[in-house]
Amino acid sequence: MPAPKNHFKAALREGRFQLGMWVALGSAYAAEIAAGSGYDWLLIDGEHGPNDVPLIGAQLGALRGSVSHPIVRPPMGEAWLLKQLLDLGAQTFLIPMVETVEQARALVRAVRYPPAGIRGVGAALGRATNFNRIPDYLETADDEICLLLQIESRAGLAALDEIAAVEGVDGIFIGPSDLAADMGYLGRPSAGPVREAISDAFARTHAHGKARGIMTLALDQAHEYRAMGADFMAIGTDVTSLSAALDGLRRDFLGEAPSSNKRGGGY
Ligand SMILES: O=C(O)C(=O)C[C@H](O)[C@@H](O)CO
Repeated sequence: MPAPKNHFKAALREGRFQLGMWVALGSAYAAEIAAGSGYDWLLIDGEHGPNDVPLIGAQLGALRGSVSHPIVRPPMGEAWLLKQLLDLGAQTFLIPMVETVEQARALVRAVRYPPAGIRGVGAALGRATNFNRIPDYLETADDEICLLLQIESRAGLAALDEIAAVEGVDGIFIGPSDLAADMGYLGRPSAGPVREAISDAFARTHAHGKARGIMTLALDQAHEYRAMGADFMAIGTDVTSLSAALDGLRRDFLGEAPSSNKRGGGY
């Protein structure tokens, strides 16, 4: 019996667009609610969401068997943390702030067993093997790991071709908010120069045969990114969707103007 098949990785390889959603509420319950919406993937955010290893594990469990493939984003791409997340059963990773080919090569090695990599052997203790119930996990695990690297700075853009060419990197995700900030357009990911940089990054990524990823909270921007060639894209987050819905209900019932929801203090 082999390691679980990574259907998200297979879809990217077959050129099938994958629609996703950010999950940052830090709740297995909320993740399970999101899974019911039918997104192809859900990003469990450990970089900007309050998601530690145990909580990520609970969310992986909540998503087991759903149509939504879990992608885990650690705070940073550290081998010791990836080892824990791999044994926890995560098979697809989105690694933030990648800027060099050396980082990319080290990340590939971190998610692979020897001799191709440095992943420690201990999955018998974790969800990854269904708690030591997958006898040939060690031989089959590497092929089902999907490694997505975030390029979200000018330095990352400069190294993109080297990074995308690394065997074992499955996709490049452009972080529009951080890229905009680094380019001098803080809070303005839709600024012209940022959109041009994203379009160029997508073209170069595709030229290397790698998947193009991105996320946005604006549907008009989502359609533009899709037209640019996005292969996997998130179109919102659980956090912003919840706050907007709760604010809107109160405002609409009371007939208040949108600005009235910006209530200061109290948190
Ligand atoms: O730079 C970006 O944009 C991202 O990496 C996505 C954000 O981190 C995500 O939290 C949405 O704001």
